[in-house]
Amino acid sequence: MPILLGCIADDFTGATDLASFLVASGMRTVQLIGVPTGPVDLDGADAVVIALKTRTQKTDQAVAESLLALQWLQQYQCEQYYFKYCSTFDSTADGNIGPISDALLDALGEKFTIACPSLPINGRAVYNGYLFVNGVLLNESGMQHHPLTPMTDANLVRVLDAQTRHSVGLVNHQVLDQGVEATGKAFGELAKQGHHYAIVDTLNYDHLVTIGHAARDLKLLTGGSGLAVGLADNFAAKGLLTKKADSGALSKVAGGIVLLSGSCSIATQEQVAQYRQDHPSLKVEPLKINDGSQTADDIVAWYKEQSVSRPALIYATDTPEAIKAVQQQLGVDAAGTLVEGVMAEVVRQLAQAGIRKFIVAGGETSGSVVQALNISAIKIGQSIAPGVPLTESISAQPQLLALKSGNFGDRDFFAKAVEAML
Ligand SMILES: Nc1ncnc2c1ncn2[C@@H]1O[C@H](COP(=O)(O)OP(=O)(O)OP(=O)(O)O)[C@@H](O)[C@H]1O
Ligand SMILES: O=C(O)[C@@H](O)C(=O)CO
Repeated sequence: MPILLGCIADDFTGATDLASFLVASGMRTVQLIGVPTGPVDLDGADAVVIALKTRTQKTDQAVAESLLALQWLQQYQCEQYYFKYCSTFDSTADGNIGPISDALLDALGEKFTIACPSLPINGRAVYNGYLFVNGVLLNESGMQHHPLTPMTDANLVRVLDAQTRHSVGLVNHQVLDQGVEATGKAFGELAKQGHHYAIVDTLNYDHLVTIGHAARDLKLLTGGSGLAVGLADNFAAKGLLTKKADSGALSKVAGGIVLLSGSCSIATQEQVAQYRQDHPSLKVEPLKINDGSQTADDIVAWYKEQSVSRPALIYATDTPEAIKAVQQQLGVDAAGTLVEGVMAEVVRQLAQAGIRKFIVAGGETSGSVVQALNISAIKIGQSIAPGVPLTESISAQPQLLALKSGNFGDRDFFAKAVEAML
């Protein structure tokens, strides 16, 4: 059975973000955790999103895993393929957006694609190639302090150009305002000039729809989740898709809820501060974890003492200064791995104790948690905030999950996520 859209996401919250937009656009969507190694029931899906954890991996490994995901998707002869990365273009010093995109283009025998991270509903817009987050240049938005992927340049033509073997052009907002035909023509002209990539300006929702429609004949698309909004129309216009109004309700799951935050993004810092005001919370201290004076067992024991009626928060979230101090002592990668490792161990133990509802902030953190839970596929439910759906593991004993990208959601996100799980 062919799949219309085969997607590869470079982190787990990014994957649910994309899946949520696809479902909202009328496509039945299944999200897979990693590349399946056995048979999978795709249940008549129009779109499949494979969630990888390649954003911060070593580049060679990230490219190899992305190609493996592509090969797996190709058995379903997808009409289009989609590489989903962060709306803030999060990359390490080595990439990985450029190298993965280059490899996917080569594997598909294609010479041109677009790069469109914008997500206006969450404040991400691209103007003359510069990425703004809530009206502020990317490199002044707080993303310059990201623990793993600090973004110090807002000019995406320059950023992508430094990561790819190929050249990068720009389609600006004036072209977008002229509509689908002019935008498609601009893609064709850049391709003719030998550019393999076009950064595409996007100031609003209508621009996203225009880009999606103009990209109907590109085999590979790359971008954030916003790029998804116009694609269902293309498949419907070709007679390949009947749009679905609703993805169906998720299971009711009884029992306690745990909230875990490993995100240090500005939005998460505010959400943690707000939730802590009237809920029990415990801070994970990387240096104490490192010297053994705080352990996963201690954290689990503390959680078990809390009242189920006020779901407890376990957080490593900290200020840029505190993170820098930890990273100086432990090393950047080691600090991240240490925190993710303890979160994963806590989740493993809580799952064994019968907890089946998890609210997690942070893409890398969500990756560790979902892997610890051995989840292989998830179903997408109602949206808690734009790009953050309630989800359910597809398993004999379903678990409810809310995986929040670092900078998504309002200040009261955690309370809303708890509410959605009751
Ligand atoms: N106090 C801390 N000190 C050092 N590293 C930390 C600390 N707290 C969290 N980290 C690490 O910082 C990283 C945060 O990345 P994560 O992807 O989870 O959040 P995010 O980047 O805000 O979310 P997203 O990728 O969805 O935008 C993780 O590797 C986490 O383990
Ligand atoms: O695009 C985004 O901002 C998110 O889906 C994400 O990838 C954050 O990790």
